[in-house]
Parts: sequence; C-alpha cells; structure tokens
Amino acid sequence: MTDISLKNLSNEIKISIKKLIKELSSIGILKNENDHITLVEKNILLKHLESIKKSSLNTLILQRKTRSTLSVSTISGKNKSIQVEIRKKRTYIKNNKFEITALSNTLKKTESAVKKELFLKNKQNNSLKISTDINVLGKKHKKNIDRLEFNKINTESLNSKKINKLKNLDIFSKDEKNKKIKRHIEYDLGNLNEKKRTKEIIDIRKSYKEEKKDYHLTTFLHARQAEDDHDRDVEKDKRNHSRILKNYRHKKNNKNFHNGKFHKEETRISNRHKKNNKQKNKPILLQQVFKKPESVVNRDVVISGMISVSDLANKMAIKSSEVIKNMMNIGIIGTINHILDQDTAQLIAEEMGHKVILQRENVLEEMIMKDRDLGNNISILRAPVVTIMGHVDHGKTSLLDHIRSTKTAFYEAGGITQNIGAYHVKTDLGSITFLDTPGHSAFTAMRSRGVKITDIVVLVVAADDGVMPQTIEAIQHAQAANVPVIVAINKIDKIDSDADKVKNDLMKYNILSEEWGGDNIFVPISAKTGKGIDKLLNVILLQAEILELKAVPTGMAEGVVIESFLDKGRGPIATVLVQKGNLNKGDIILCGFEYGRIKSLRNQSGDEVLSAGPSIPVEILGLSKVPFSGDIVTVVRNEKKAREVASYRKEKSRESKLLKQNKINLDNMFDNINKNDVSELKIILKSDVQGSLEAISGALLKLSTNEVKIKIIGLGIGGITETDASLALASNAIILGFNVRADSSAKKIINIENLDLRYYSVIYDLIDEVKSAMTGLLSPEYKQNIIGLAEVRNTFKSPKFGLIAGCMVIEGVIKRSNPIHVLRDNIVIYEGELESLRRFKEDVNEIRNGLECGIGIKNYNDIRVKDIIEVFEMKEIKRIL
Ligand SMILES: Nc1nc2c(ncn2[C@@H]2O[C@H](COP(=O)(O)OP(=O)(O)OP(=O)(O)O)[C@@H](O)[C@H]2O)c(=O)[nH]1
Repeated sequence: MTDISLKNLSNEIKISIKKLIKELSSIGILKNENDHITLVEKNILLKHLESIKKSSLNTLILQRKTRSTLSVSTISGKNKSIQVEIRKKRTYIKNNKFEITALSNTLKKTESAVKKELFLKNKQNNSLKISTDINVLGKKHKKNIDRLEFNKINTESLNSKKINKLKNLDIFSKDEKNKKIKRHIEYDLGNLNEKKRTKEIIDIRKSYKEEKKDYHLTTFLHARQAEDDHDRDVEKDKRNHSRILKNYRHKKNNKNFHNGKFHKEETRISNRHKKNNKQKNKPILLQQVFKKPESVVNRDVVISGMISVSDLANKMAIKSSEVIKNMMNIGIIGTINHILDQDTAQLIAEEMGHKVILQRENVLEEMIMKDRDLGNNISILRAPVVTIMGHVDHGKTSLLDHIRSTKTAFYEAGGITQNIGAYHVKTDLGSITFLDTPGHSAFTAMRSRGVKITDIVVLVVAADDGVMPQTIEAIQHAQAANVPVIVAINKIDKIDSDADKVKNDLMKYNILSEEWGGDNIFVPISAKTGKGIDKLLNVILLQAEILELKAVPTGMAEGVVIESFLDKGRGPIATVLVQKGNLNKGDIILCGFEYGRIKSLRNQSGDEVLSAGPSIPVEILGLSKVPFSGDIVTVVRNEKKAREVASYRKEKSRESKLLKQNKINLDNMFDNINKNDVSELKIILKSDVQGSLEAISGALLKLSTNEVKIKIIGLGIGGITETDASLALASNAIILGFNVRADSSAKKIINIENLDLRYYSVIYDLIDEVKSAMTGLLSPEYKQNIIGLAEVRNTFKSPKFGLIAGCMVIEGVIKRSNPIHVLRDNIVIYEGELESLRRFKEDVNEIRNGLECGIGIKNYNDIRVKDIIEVFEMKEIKRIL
C-alpha cells in the first residue's frame, strides 16, 4: 500500500498536522487527522508547498521614475517645453510560463498514475466518499468545491477532458490574456495559489497597463496642454486680429478716418495687441510685413535740373546701381556721384517706367520772388557808390579819412563813426557812398558773383610817385568792370609832385583826361591839406548825374552784402548796401545761402535805425549764418519759403561745385566759341621783363579774328599775385605767366576756383598755344610739370661743387636728375640742372617735402637766400579737341 497517514506525513515534512490539513484543503483534498493520503495526493501536496516557497522567493519589484523636458513645436511656430515624467515599475517573477509548463509536465508524468489510480478505484468499486461540508469551505470556495466534487465524482471521460485541457496548457499559457481559461486550469488543478499568482500577473499587467496608461496620459496631457495653448493662442490672435479689422473697418467707415485720432487709436490697439500677445503674434505680423510687392511701383519723378545719380535713384526709390545700369545702356559710365543733366535724367527715369515731371530749376525761387512788393515803381536819383583804389601809400586812407571826418561829421554831428565797410557822406551837392574795402578782393569777389555795386572808381595816384604796379591793377579792375574812373592826383602839396607825369603815364593804360580828348576827369588833391577834395566830391556827383543813377526807394528792399562776420555776442552780422526799395527792421530776408528776420539795423555811426533806402549802408542782425561778401539780400514775405530757397541754393551750389563747367580755359575755349559762348578771350599776362611783356602782348593782340577777340585785361611785370587771380576769377580770364610764377595766395585762389594758369619760357610756345586753342587745333604738347620746390635758407662754398644752397623742400619732391628753374620773387631767373643733391653728407637721388638738403646747381653761382629752386618734368598733355 502506498498510502501514508497524515500524522506520518506531518512528521516527514515537518509541518503540523493542522496546517497540513489546511494546505490539503486549499488544494481541494479534504482529509481528517487520522486519514491517509495516497501517493498522488502526497505528490500534489508537496508540489504545492514547494510552489508556495518558490513564489515568495521569485518576485522582485523595481520602480523607476524619470523626468525629462520635451521640446514640442506648435503650429504657431513657437517651441514649447513640456515636462514629462515617466514612472516605471517592473516586477520580476520567475517566468510563469516555464513554471506552469513545469507543473504541467509534472502533471503529465502523474497522468498515468492518476489514470491508474482511478481505474483501480473504479475496479474496486470503491466509490469515493465525498464530504460535502460546504459551510466549512465557505461561500468563497463554493465554486472550487463544486469543481472538486465534479472531479472526484466524474468518470474517466471527465478526467480525460481535464487531461486534454492540460495538454493545451502551453497554448493557454501562451495566451496570457485569456484569464478565463487560466482560471479553469487553476481550478481544474485545484491549485488555488496559482490563482493568486495569476492574479498577481493580472495585477502587474494591470499596473503596467495603468503605468503605460499613466505615461501615455502624462504625455498626452502635456501634448494636449501644448495643443490647447496653441489653439488658445491662435484663437486669441484671431480674436485680436478680427478686433483690429473690425476697428479698422469701423474707423474707415467713420468720417474721421483721416484725422490723427484714428491713427492714434490704431496705434493704441496695435500696442495693446502686441503687449497682450507678446511674441505670440509674430506669425500674423510677419505674414503682414513680408508681403512681396506684386508689381514695380511707377512714380512721378520731379527733376528740376542737374541731378546726381544717387538723388535720382532716391526719387525713384530704387538703388543707385539700377540707375548706373541704365546709364550704361545709353552709354554713360559714372558713379553714384555722377551729375546728370535734366534731359539725361529724364531719359533714364522714363526708360525705367517712371513719369517725369520737369520742373524749372528755380521754380521755388521764382515763386518767392514773384510774391514781393516792388513798391510804386517810381525811380528817383540815388547816391553814387564809389570805390577808392590805388597803389600802396598813395593816400587812399588819408583821402577817405578826410572826407569822413569832414563830411560825416557834417552829416552825423557828434557821431562816432564805425568801420562798417562803407560810408555815406552828404555834401552840399548831394550824397555819396564810399566803399572802404581792403585791397581789391572784395571788389573782385562781388564781380565774380555777378554783382556790380561800384558806380565810380576814384584812382588815387601820388603825384610824386606816379603810376605804380597796383595803379595798373586798379585800372585793369575798373576797366574789366566797365566802371568810369576819376583820377585823384594826390599829394600835390609836395614839392616834387608832377601831375603831368601822372597824366602821361596813365595814357598808356587808356586813362585820358578830358582836356586831352579822353573820358576821364583828373582832380589834383591833397589828402593832407584837403585841397581839391570838395572838387573831387563835386566831380563824383557830376559823374553820377551823367550816369543817371536811379533806384526805386519804395517796396521790398534788395541789396548786397559788403562785409560780414560773426560777433560772439550778437551772432552773424552783415553790412548791407541797399540798392532798391526800403529795408526795414523785422523784414524777412533771403541772403545767399542764408535767411533770417532782421532783428536790428544800425547805421555807420552805430545808431539803431528803423529803415534804410537805396545806396545806404547798414549793419543787419538776425541772419541764420554769416553770409559771403557779394551775396544778394532780398526781402521776401515768407520765412519758411526763404529757408527752403536758402537750403535749395546750398544744394545747388554743392552740385555746381562738382560740375565746374563754366570756367573758361584754353582747352575748352574752342568748344565755347562754337557754342557762341565766347566771343573774346580774356587774358592776364605776367612776365619777368618789360621787353617780353610788350612782345607777347603785341603778338597776342594780333591773333584776334572776326570770331574771337583777344582781350588782355591785365598785364604786368612780376609774379602772379592774389590780385591777378581774383581779377581772372571775376573776369573769367586765363592767366599766362612768362618766366614768372604764382605766389602762394594766388595759387590758393587758382586751385580753389580751378582757374586756367599756364607757365611759359618760350614766347613762341605761348603764342602758338593760344593760336591753336582759338582754332581748335590745340595739339598734344609737352608741358612743364612742377614736381617740387625747395627754398634756399643758406648758402656756402664747397671746394668740390662750388656754391651750395642749403635748402628746405617746401613742396613735392626734389629729384637729382630733373631739370630746374631758379625763381627769385616768383620770376624765373635761371633754367638748368642740378650738379649735386645731398642729405647731410650723403649723395641722394631725391629728397621729400619737409626735409633739408644741400643743392649745387650746374654752372650757376648766383644763388641767394629766399630763392626758390623749382624742379620740373616734361609731361605730355593730351588735348581733347
Ligand atoms: N604830403 C602828403 N602826404 C600825404 C598825403 N596823403 C597821404 N599822405 C601820406 O602818405 C602816407 C600814406 O598815406 P595813406 O593814406 O596811408 O596811404 P594808403 O594808400 O591808404 O596806404 P595803404 O593803406 O597802405 O594802401 C601817410 O604818411 C600820409 O600821411 C598828401 O596829400 N600829402
């Protein structure tokens, strides 16, 4: 017999008998203390106990929590950060599948034993006594008990069914989801612990699922949150946008659409919109900002004359490079600073599809000038404006002082005269205005601006000294300006005075006294004693009468700036000579590039006056900046317009400086003749000696043709001075220097004003060049190009090289191998080459500006301190015909 008593079994497996009965009942085997169990039952029990033991050892639970930030880009284009928390819980159990498989294998092994046992039991008709104590098992296990009963009562077929199920266990166990079948197996096997484990598995699954669900839920929630945020943003944008649109439509429909309020309101909304949504609004705003223009915008381009490429481009609202491209198409190569004439600018703008509106250059100025009160248009005689000129020390100041002290005192009793650059004096016969401007510069500066303010020139010639260089210059200026000359032969009180000599000398310069058949009046005076001065004043007035000097004294004034300066306390100050109308305090004036309202008017005595009429000089206060001498002063109605015109003039002046087209020179002369711009060529000729001067001037005058007249407006011996340069500037003349050079102040004017100055050392060259220019055949020629100047500071003798000049290089570079001129008082006294060029004791090939050197000149030993050594090179000049 293989049966064993429970008592024995309890001893064997060391489990109390009670616990044993309990464990047995838990697997569906109901026994009492004194019962026996079969071998099969024992095995099942042992397996059960073992599984309990194992199950407690085979479970390991791991939990992990990770947090990460997920960057999610929303539809609005914005990146959002989402916090993601992943909770992982993992329970490790000894693979259930294997366990179940193992169990099933065990059961398989016992299958035959079970069959055998049942067979034997049936055979012995030993029906199984089944205790049905349902109450003991309780309701909870009722199902199990039923199944147990079923197991025990049912026949082999039932068992085979069970076995079949067991056979399919693998399949079932594979399908872990099928809980129902599993439960069946558990019950079938009577293994309630298995149920527990299954439950655990289910729980794990459930928790895993829940975790998974949790994870998905968290991610989902975050994503949802982001989505919601985005949706909310979009919704907000839409709302704001529609609100703006609504507002816009509302305002558009509103009558006050165009007034400032609307714009203000819109801005306010925009700001709020911005503020509320911060960056969230970007996509919508961006969509609006980057709207590509669909077609080229054609504009109305106003061209009012010469215009630079950049300005034209600005007017068309395009890049300068576009204009340059179009210029190239019509064959013009230029940069952004290139100045286009009105026609070319029009052509380019029209080519580019714009509508061109041609405006007269000075339309604004025309408008402002038209809108002036010109008075009653009745002219009355005005005081002549007189300039006193003459050679140094011949008595100009003495004469003016005498007139001022006598006549001004008479006119302004007790007044202290001020130097305002002009004096208005009153004589018994009438009033005269004397200009007291230093030198000839102001005189010529005014003429160069096209302003003629001098009516009469009084040429002062000292009777003891006769005609001197500056006397001649003065004559040249007066004649160039076509102003009558009255000669005041001064210092007649002196014993050695010779008035006739002066008359004789002046004859050469076309100044002829009336007695000798000329137009000029000669008045012998003494500025010292005052003799003849009244007569001089009378002659001036007589001359004025002949000239019939008249002006309209009513209406808005017009005048010329004689002098100007900046007073630290009072601001820009200008002395203005009124020429027409009446200048009043409070008038708005336009003055060259400046404008302003007259704050105060002062006369020559420094007294404030309320107004000034024609030929009266007054000092004015109230201009925007210091104007230039010679600037025209015009009273206008509108200060704003005056400012506009002033700034327009400034702009124009800038452009014309770029052009510099109007200056006459030998190169462009022929073109100008062809255009009928030039009918005479004005020349200022300076030479080293009288002989050359006469020879050259005679030859030049013979060059005159029917088309072109040669007019020598100035000639003299000596270097080219500032006066020569300013005369050339005022008269649009060229300067020819024969063996003479321009001094530094003359050079300054010549360079600034771009005057044509040419040096010659061969008479034939000079004549030939002028002749060629007149016929338009000026051919390429070699010109002496001065490359450096050195001033002699000291001289010493060297046994090797003879006389050495210790020099300072004052301009350019001195080159050892180049030809040189020696200049003394701007006159060429020698032409040759260098013998030696040394820096300290070393022979050098060249010396640069600012350095000292020793120069030895070949075959020349007359070098003196202050001489200039001029180094030049022969340069081929290409003439453009
Ligand atoms: N004897 C005599 N001397 C005179 C007369 N006029 C001027 N002088 C003197 O000549 C000198 C020069 O006179 P200015 O009036 O300074 O001559 P200026 O032409 O004004 O000279 P600059 O201002 O240097 O150009 C002074 O010493 C005067 O006193 C005159 O009629 N007779």
